[in-house]
Amino acid sequence: MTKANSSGREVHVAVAVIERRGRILIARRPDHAHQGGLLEFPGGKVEPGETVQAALIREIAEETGLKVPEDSLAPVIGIRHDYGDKRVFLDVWHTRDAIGEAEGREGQPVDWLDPSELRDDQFPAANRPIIRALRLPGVLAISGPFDEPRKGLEILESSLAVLDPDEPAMVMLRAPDLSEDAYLAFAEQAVRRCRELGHLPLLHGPAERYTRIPSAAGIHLPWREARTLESRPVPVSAWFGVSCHDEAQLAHAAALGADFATLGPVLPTESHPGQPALGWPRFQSLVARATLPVYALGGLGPEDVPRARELGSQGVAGIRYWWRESD
Ligand SMILES: Nc1nc2c([nH]c(=O)n2[C@@H]2O[C@H](COP(=O)(O)OP(=O)(O)OP(=O)(O)O)[C@@H](O)[C@H]2O)c(=O)[nH]1
Repeated sequence: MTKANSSGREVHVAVAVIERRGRILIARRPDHAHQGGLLEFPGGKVEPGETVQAALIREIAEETGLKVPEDSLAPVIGIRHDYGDKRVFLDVWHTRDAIGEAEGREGQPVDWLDPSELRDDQFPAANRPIIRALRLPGVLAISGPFDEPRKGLEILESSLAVLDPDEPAMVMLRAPDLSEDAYLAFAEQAVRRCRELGHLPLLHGPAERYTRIPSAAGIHLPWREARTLESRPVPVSAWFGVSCHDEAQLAHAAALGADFATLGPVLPTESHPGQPALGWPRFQSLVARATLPVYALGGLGPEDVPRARELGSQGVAGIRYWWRESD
């Protein structure tokens, strides 16, 4: 017998992130609707026998008058959520190629907003990972090996020059070979340097490190740190990521309220020799079941972002493509 559920059958909802010149189309749900009065991304229920793409094209036309070419739709994330009175599966897709002028065809106000203007408490609770996914960059740059703070800062300087100065990047300051004091000395300076260049520095290691350097943009926990936690260890104003390697770890990260996870290694890597690689098909099936944005990790660089995105992930995280000493 299947487990009884108070709120009945899960409703499959097609949700559209429609982007134009960096802004996202947002509507306001009618007061009388489920989660009424809150903001939403255009979308609605997938009808029986309908594909999710067909539902998106139909709902977007009905609600906004925009026409969406089917081949412009790319998956963003799938989110299962139980509101108590209703269980939903939000199947979220993205397009940059909607045609026409948007209008609220059902009388609802619509507006184009910058991702930085989207606030969790203005949307239904299930939307939180979508908002995270829109704000997170496609590439997560991770520091490679070094054995003392001065050397790390020197390599950081030449490596930051590899990053696009016009695109704020998330920079993970990972240095497992340093003592605690040496890590804090390195990270304090590295955070300042990343901030000066407009990038987002993430600490790596136990969550307490964030309380030592709160000027960082957040913290990324290795799995061995995350596994013993029962709740989110840093405020929601900080980015919080977790390193995951399988489905159970992704579920734990989501339950902790992590903003994103890394998942890998997708391909064999030099930094983790001997660790079995997941391969793209397994990666894709794990991402399909994850309810938080996931970066592909292991042997990848920015050239792999389109492929990773096509498979439903946030993008790629990597060391080798950017971490290098000056010649
Ligand atoms: N369209 C849309 N629905 C969302 C979002 N977030 C979210 O939790 N939902 C939930 O997903 C479900 C979608 O329902 P809907 O009301 O838009 O769908 P619909 O137009 O086909 O249905 P209706 O016939 O009940 O009006 C609702 O329970 C709604 O609360 C979102 O961003 N966009």
